[in-house]
Amino acid sequence: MSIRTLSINGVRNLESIDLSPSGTINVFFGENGSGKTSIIESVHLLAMTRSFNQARTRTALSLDADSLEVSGDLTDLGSLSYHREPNGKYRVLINHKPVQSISTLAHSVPTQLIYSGTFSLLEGSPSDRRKFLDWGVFHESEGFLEDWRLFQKCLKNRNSLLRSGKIDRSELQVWERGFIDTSVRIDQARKEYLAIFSPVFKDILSQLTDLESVELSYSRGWDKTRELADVLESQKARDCKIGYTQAGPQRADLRIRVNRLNAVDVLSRGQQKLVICALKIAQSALLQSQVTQPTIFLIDDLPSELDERHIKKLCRLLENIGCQVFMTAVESAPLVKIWQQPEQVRMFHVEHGSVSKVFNLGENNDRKL
Ligand SMILES: Nc1ncnc2c1ncn2[C@@H]1O[C@H](COP(=O)(O)OP(=O)(O)OP(=O)(O)O)[C@@H](O)[C@H]1O
Repeated sequence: MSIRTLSINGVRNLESIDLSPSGTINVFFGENGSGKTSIIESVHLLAMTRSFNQARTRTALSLDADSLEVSGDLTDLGSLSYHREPNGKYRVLINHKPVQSISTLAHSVPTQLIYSGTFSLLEGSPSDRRKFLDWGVFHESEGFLEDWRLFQKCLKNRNSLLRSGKIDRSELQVWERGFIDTSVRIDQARKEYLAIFSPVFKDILSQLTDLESVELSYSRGWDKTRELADVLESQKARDCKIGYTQAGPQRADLRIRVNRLNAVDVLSRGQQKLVICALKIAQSALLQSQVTQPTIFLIDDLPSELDERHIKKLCRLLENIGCQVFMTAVESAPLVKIWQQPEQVRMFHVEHGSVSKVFNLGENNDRKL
């Protein structure tokens, strides 16, 4: 999957933009505030129907525009467009027909984002790491989404009953049965995914850094020696008191440790970034090896936190996994003489909300840098 053409209208400070990206590496460079991030944010809106977070989604519409539209022509898919109104209503069309569900789109256009907020994988709450883990499971395991939806419904209904004060036992039993069944399947799918993911992660990490002792471990969200039904029963009185379910996959975590200490507490900022990149690249490499579906990578300010040697290693790795990559950088210099196939690297100079120069590296373009 890659984007052959991209049109952006009404996003932040960007003028109307039409691009033909490279199928491999695309570098957007320019001064602070020029609009580089807004370009990769536009790709995120197109592929995911939202920006990097809720607040950014709400503010993405340009102050000067009546609506926002990002569209493109994608290999293996056809035309895709995302249109958003100021009131937040949006529509997504694939080949001019409304898309039935966002999960269909997510399946068709797997997208990975690495930006300053991605450090939450190490420093954030377990829910950030569960989201990461579930991205992989969702793409690998067919029934996962259905189980996940049913699980959420059972959890929500169990929690409302617990809070209601008067528990209808037979109703509670129905939701608990569903909760337990789906929990066991979700847990199993996560465990299986992690078993195949961990060695891929180790391999990718070793190509990026000398850090050897980064360990991933999974905690499923309830006592590993007991059945979930027993745990629910023994915690029911307390669950009633606090009004929600304490045990289950909604409390799972993916622990990322170095010498048994939390990675975030011992690694330097640059090392943290490399671990995050290895996690995301490993997920995509695995997805590509299993379902031959290349991911679209969006990397904001790739060089930040990294020295020259590690920038080169990271870029070479991205080049080798064969995904389409959109990256931004303030300066072009660190991203020029590092590629194996420079002629496939397309450079876009972004100035005051528009793309002022486009050229491929390796074609006597040094004057343009
Ligand atoms: N809704 C909006 N309408 C118009 N302009 C906006 C809107 N939201 C943000 N901006 C402006 O658009 C620009 C967006 O910058 P963007 O984050 O894309 O820059 P950047 O090139 O990535 O910069 P940096 O290198 O500092 O990260 C900023 O100048 C910002 O003030």
